[in-house]
Amino acid sequence: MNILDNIIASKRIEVEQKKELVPVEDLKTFPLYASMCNSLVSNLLAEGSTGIIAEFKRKSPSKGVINADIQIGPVVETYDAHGAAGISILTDENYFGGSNDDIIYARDIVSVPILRKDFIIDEYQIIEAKAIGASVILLIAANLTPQRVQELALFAKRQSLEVLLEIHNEEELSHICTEVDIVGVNNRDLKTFTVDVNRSIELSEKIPADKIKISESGISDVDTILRLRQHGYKGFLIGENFMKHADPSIAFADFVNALKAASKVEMEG
Ligand SMILES: O=P(O)(O)OC[C@@H](O)[C@@H](O)c1c[nH]c2ccccc12
Repeated sequence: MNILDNIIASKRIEVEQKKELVPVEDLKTFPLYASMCNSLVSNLLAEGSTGIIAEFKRKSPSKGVINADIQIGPVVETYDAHGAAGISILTDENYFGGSNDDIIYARDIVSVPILRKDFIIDEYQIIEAKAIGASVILLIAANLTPQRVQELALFAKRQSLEVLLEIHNEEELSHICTEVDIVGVNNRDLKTFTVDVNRSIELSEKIPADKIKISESGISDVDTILRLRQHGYKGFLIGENFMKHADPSIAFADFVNALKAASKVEMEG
């Protein structure tokens, strides 16, 4: 078994337990369930968008502890204030040190759309995503059949959530369906943890042109973003590069300033 299989196996148990603990009908009474979702798609397409989807995570299976005791508030506030197109928040507790409360807390203090980063295998988790204030959900092709991707994506769209489908190789292109708004190429292989940004470049032209493309993982410099933009990428999901700093807020603000300067030079040049 690889790590992804382990995560999914424990996720199945977790979801069944949660259904008992907080029945889906209860989730629908959460105040945020009825609130409006905001659109990551339009933020990514907006003129002059940084395209950065800044991630909040305390640890990960590939890196271990990144920033264990960090408070979410100041970090997401800076992400929001300094031009993130969206904020990705890990809600998986066992492997990433996150929780639903992180999104509930963040939703109250930021205005950009929040991506619920978790391993979604069940409709229950989609209702839950909406109930805690997320606007976008992630579906990972590596652990879902194409049919299941379509069912879950359709279900999410009916909840007015946006859908990000993550792929990592050519075979997974067959998971892309109408209901998916954004296709993300994960540069990290979730089974081996190898990272290669060229994955995004190799797959870029094979992704249907009507999908918004984002590149995920292992991005740590502005030049990579400029290069990915040339291949049609509108979004860049970046976590560790910010979270590894004692103060991710400073790292994020510096990065955005450097990106804006480089983008300007490029346009003028
Ligand atoms: O920290 P990084 O290398 O910048 O990567 C961020 C994000 O892409 C990564 O956390 C991620 C991409 N897909 C996932 C699926 C599940 C959990 C985590 C992820």
